[in-house]
Amino acid sequence: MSTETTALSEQAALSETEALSGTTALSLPKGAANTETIVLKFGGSVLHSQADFERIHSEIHRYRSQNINVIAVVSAFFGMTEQLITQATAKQLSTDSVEFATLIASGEFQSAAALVNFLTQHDLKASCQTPADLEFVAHGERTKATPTSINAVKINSALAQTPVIVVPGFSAVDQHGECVLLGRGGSDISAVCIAHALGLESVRLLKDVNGLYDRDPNKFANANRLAYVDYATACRIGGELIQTEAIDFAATKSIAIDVAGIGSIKQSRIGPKRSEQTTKVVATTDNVSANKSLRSA
Ligand SMILES: Nc1ncnc2c1ncn2[C@@H]1O[C@H](COP(=O)(O)OP(=O)(O)O)[C@@H](O)[C@H]1O
Ligand SMILES: N[C@@H](CC(=O)OP(=O)(O)O)C(=O)O
Repeated sequence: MSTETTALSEQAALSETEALSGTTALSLPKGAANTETIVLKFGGSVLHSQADFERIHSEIHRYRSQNINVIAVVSAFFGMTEQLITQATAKQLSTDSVEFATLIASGEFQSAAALVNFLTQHDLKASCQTPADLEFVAHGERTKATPTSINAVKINSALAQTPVIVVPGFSAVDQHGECVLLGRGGSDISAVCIAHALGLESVRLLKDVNGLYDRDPNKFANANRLAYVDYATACRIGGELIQTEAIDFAATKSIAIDVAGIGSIKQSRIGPKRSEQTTKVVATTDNVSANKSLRSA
């Protein structure tokens, strides 16, 4: 592991300089125009087939047209993880084996490769960066590992080559470089970890609903969308929408989670309101060395 690795348990403070920008139907979400890089996560709920790539392309293009680099974290196509679990069970793979994790994680690798192919064919320069490429390391249970570090320099070098990078979510590597899963819904935490490594104040999760509601809007017609929600409330009412480990991780790093539909101007923000955000996390050489000493202590 190189010295540029950001331990995910460290953070440093930086003055907030970002100003609010107006939002209209065709403009970017608030604040995005002031950002050099944005992390977007496309979940299985917006990945039903190749046809969905058109909308994803448009979403990414909105940012690229303003010269904003895009990191697109992708989940597997809808239902694919279930199919892979059925296959792994039929093969009698042990759930704590590397083979099991590798097979289940392959759904995200497939969608990432297919998306890069689509973007490249439609005039967006993009590359696929795997968790191993980014030295995204996690430890613990094979299917429910906890992220420990990620290499921000690798992410930035990849962005310097192609302004759009597509990262298969849901998996990381262990200390031996072998596949581990981050728990069901784990692409959410992949995205939050990348945003943290880059010192971003927020991450944007694109789903099939335009935000977090007080109850599931697909079950309750009178559900109300919540514009701003604190982390604890989000964990309580949004566990089916966002992985709770991802919310907890974002809370410890003060990273806001925006939940929105593709192309939608409606959204929910989990965490501090923009005006309340006075600090943000950054990956610096200083906190990298601090991490090293923390880990060896
Ligand atoms: N409180 C809630 N607010 C919004 N959506 C919710 C809520 N509770 C459950 N959901 C459900 O979460 C679904 C999206 O979550 P999920 O399928 O995990 O997204 P993705 O796979 O894209 O990450 C929605 O279709 C909605 O039915
Ligand atoms: N595909 C994995 C990881 C994930 O995050 O999926 P989604 O974004 O569709 O919840 C799962 O089903 O658990």
